[in-house]
Amino acid sequence: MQAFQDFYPENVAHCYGCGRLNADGHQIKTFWDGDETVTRFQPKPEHTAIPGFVYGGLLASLIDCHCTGTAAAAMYRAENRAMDSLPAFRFVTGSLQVSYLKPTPLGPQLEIRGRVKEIKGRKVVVEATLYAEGVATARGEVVALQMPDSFTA
Ligand SMILES: CCCCCCCCCCCC(=O)SCCNC(=O)CCNC(=O)[C@H](O)C(C)(C)COP(=O)(O)OP(=O)(O)OC[C@H]1O[C@@H](n2cnc3c(N)ncnc32)[C@H](O)[C@@H]1OP(=O)(O)O
Repeated sequence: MQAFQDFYPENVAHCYGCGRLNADGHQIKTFWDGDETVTRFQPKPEHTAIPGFVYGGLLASLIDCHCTGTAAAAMYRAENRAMDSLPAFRFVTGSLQVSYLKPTPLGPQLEIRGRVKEIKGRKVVVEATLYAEGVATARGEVVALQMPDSFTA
């Protein structure tokens, strides 16, 4: 099954968090699961904050790209369009808020689950919860905006 990020056009597929063309990036993969979206990610030893626990910046990055991917997929779904149809929806982060609820253990695979809170014009608000072994350790919310032309290098 193809992930949302597998449909990103080449010119926006280099993001450190979610770009499939960024060999040094996280290359997250996000899928629908009913009305929710899900990403699974295996942190590596270099993602340490305090020994035994995952660096919060990585968790923020995972939530960020999970939510921008969800925003794009939700917009396609709202318009009843396939993700490979044109014109492509491209979303960037307007704001990212993360609450760290508990230390996140380094070792287990993490699961991020997202839900669309609001679609309004060019804006999609997505909330996400990050789990380690079924325990919610971080929660976040992203305001994602359709990418303006000024973003093109
Ligand atoms: C399949 C392909 C996928 C391809 C996907 C590619 C994946 C890349 C994803 C990577 C994620 C990133 O790291 S992206 C990189 C980090 N982000 C950035 O660098 C973004 C820099 N900022 C900007 O370019 C701009 O400020 C924008 C695009 C975010 C917003 O500018 P704008 O588009 O002119 O927004 P504007 O019309 O004023 O406002 C529209 C609505 O959004 C709200 N809004 C505007 N800015 C913000 C904000 N910062 N925080 C909260 N809300 C905001 C406004 O209140 C308004 O709400 P209302 O009044 O209508 O309710």
